[in-house]
Parts: sequence; C-alpha cells; structure tokens
Amino acid sequence: MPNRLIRCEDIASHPDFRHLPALPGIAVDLRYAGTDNFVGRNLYGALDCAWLHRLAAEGLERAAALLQRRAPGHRLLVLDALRPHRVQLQLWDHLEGTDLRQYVADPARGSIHSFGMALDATLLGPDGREADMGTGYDEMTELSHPQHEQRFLATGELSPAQHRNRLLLREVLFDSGFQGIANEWWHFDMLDRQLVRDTFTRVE
Ligand SMILES: C[C@@H](N)C(=O)N[C@H](C)C(=O)O
Ligand SMILES: [Zn+2]
Repeated sequence: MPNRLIRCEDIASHPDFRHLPALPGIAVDLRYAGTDNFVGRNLYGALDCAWLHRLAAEGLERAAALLQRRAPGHRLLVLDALRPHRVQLQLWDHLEGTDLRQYVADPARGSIHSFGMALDATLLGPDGREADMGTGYDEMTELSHPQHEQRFLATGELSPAQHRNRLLLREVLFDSGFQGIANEWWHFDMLDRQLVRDTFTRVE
C-alpha cells in the first residue's frame, strides 16, 4: 500500500489536484459516472471524479493546445480521469473469471488512474461527434490494441481514417508527455508507472 493516501471526498482540499471543468477547451464525459460502461452501472455515484494530478492536467492542457494547432475544430474528450482505488477494485472484481483482466490494472499494484496520473480520452470532430476509432471505449478486443494496428490495417478491419484518428490522438498526447499502452488506444499515463506508484498520493 502506498505511503500517501487521500479520500476522494477530500480531493478538493489537496493542492496537487486540478478540477477538469476549470481546464479550457476540454470536454468531459466520465463513462463510469453513468451506466454506459462495461459494468453497466454508475460506479462513481455522488463522487466527483473530474480531477487529475496537476502534472497530468498540465499535460492535458498542452495536448489540447497542440490539437487546436494540428487539427483546428477538434477537441479532446476525457472519458475517465481520476479513478478512486475503491472503484478500481470493482472493475477488477467484475472481470473475475474472465480472460479480460489484461484491460484493467490489478488493484494490488494500483492503477495510475488512482493517482490522477492517467486518463482515458478520445477526439471530438468539428461536428462535436466522437471520432471513429475503429472500436468503442473499453471495447476489450484485439482490434483496440495499438500494437496490432498494422495487422488490422492490412486486413481492412481498421480503416486508414480510423487509424489516422488514433494517430492524431496519440500524437498530441505523446507530444505533451503522456505514454500509451499496448492494448488500449484510449489510455494514457503521465510519467513512469512505478515512479507514480512509489511516490504519488493514491486516492481511495
Ligand atoms: C479499464 C480501462 N479503462 C483502463 O483504464 N485500464 C487501465 C489499464 C487501468 O485500469 O489502469
Ligand atoms: Zn485508462
């Protein structure tokens, strides 16, 4: 268990966290705060989870500015940000007995979301609609894996336009300091994961 812990209910009083509605030009639709998620129920309830650690929030602001320059009219849509550890446990438990746990960080190690240092995001096009990424958010199939994109491009299961949308999302986030993971096009971490687990405050 990390040395530093804070309850999600107390996050507003912690100086290291920033509230997403205060970040200009970024859209937020936290899917675990409703029923449109793979568990099928609202996991955040009365908790306000529209927060990120200031280092991740600053990276997100940089990414939004880059996106404005590279693809005017597009916006970033945050699908998940700070995820309390208690919710990570529920995601993990929901997938017990399946082979899908590769898509959820083991709470025994800790999700980078629970430190406010990871976000799930997609793009909104100039028409305000979500860009087509080839799969939906949290779609737990190989077609969602960045590591297999070349294969799916070759078979036609991923179109060049869908791939370009993923590349644009990745470019603006990577150029702003985030890193991706091999099996989820929507997930981005700020800083080294082990460093975050060892030295940052985890939100319970
Ligand atoms: C569950 C999915 N949206 C996600 O964020 N996965 C990463 C690996 C996590 O649980 O930290
Ligand atoms: Zn994620």
